[in-house]
Amino acid sequence: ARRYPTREWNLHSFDIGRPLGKGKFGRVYMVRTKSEPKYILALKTLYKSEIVQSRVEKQIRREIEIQQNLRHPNVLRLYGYFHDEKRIFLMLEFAGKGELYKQLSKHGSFSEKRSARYIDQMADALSYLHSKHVIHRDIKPENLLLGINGELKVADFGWSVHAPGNRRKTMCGTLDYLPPEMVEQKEHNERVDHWALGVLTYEFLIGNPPFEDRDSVNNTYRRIASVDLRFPITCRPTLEISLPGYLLKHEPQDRLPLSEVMKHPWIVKYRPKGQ
Ligand SMILES: Cn1ncc2ncnc(NCCc3cnc(NC(=O)Nc4cccc(C(F)(F)F)c4)s3)c21
Repeated sequence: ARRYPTREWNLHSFDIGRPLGKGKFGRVYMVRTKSEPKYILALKTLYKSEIVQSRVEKQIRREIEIQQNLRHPNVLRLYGYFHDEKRIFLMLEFAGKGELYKQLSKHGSFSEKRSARYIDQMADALSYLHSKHVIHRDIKPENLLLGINGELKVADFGWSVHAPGNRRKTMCGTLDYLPPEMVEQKEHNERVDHWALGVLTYEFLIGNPPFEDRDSVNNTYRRIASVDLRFPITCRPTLEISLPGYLLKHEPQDRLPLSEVMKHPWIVKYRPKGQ
């Protein structure tokens, strides 16, 4: 496609709005371009001093290089970046309806329809990422954003931690999403994202991740390694509950392929007409 001349961006190109979140290496602000057409963006600022100290330059370069080449409606866009003497700025797509985990905490769990639509979009985004040889590795509600029309946007807040507040109790919330092969420190492939999709489906429908044990980290490990999957008696063994069972398989190659997830009767049932 014709490449438009990339304009030289700098901090003066923007009016700075409210902070959207705080990372370990800086903040993310809602900003608007000063010149027409007025774009709203999320500007992620990273301090070079902090990056150098923590030797994460490679990780930042990787983030920029990977995300800049990704173009998918359910993957958060990185439009570009620039820097001044002290900071690096990433120009991220602004997700108009904010962080999905805040909705999940507010509602407790999601309806079948809402869960199925999110999982459909997640499977689509993941199969796109895998086609670009990108394994996400950190799928969890905290890494998901919502566009202005409620569409799901996969992001990777990576090392950045959320502004203190209604963050999940255990700082190692990520433990809940680890697959057996990572708990057992074996090598892993893109199938780790299939497992996480199963955990996400369960958490959307039930309100907590399947192997969670609030008291003991070791017990969560044990439950993951033994795939100790239980469904509350309250939920009917219907269609929607069957999907996690096909994704939460100990052996990576036994997990349902993403193309099959998108054909699963429960997903198809709730897909908006004409899609
Ligand atoms: C809170 N909040 N509310 C609205 C809103 N709109 C935008 N941003 C927000 N907060 C900033 C969130 C991020 C911080 N750092 C990121 N960085 C990243 O997403 N990097 C990335 C690298 C490689 C691959 C991938 C991907 F996509 F494939 F997963 C992603 S995203 C917003």
